[in-house]
Amino acid sequence: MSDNIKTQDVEYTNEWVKWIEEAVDREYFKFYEYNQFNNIQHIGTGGFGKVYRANWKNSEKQFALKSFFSLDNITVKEIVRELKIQREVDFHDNIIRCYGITKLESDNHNNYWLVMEYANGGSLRSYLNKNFNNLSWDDKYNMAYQLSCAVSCLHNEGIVHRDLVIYLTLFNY
Ligand SMILES: Nc1ncnc2c1ncn2[C@@H]1O[C@H](COP(=O)(O)OP(=O)(O)OP(=O)(O)O)[C@@H](O)[C@H]1O
Repeated sequence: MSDNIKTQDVEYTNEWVKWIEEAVDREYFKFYEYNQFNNIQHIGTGGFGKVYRANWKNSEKQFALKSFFSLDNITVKEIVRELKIQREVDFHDNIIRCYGITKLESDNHNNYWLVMEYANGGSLRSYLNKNFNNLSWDDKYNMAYQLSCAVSCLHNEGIVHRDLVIYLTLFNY
């Protein structure tokens, strides 16, 4: 029984890995050579992995690199889910852009990382912690409006965010 489940898991993982490799081959996403990134620094950790800031080649341009703890079935599915969502909402100014994908190769496995726009202002929470008392109602209105536009864009594409606590924070500090 347990062998059976393991075999299925491997098959599913291969299916999603294949999806990523085909998308890269067909140039649906830009592929970034991992070894061309430099100055890689850890900036945060989420439920699925760590996030790093890095420079690309010799440019000043900074990217956020989103790594994943392991390349198991659930994680690869999460990568594909995120790539698909990003592709749907790529046009919106208030949503972080996904530029492509990179691959970290190691002895016994490959791991795909997302290459994303780097938000250099920190999180909205830390921004509010520092600046809330100096914000006018116009500032708050503008932020709430931009958040609403982003959420509305997601909803128009049939996507639910599921983690919008910060919304309430904006008005209840
Ligand atoms: N594009 C980015 N630019 C700058 N910092 C980022 C970027 N993406 C993520 N971070 C930082 O890394 C942290 C972890 O981000 P990540 O997207 O992995 O997880 P999360 O959205 O916080 O949680 P979850 O994994 O549950 O979705 C964030 O809280 C943020 O501080």
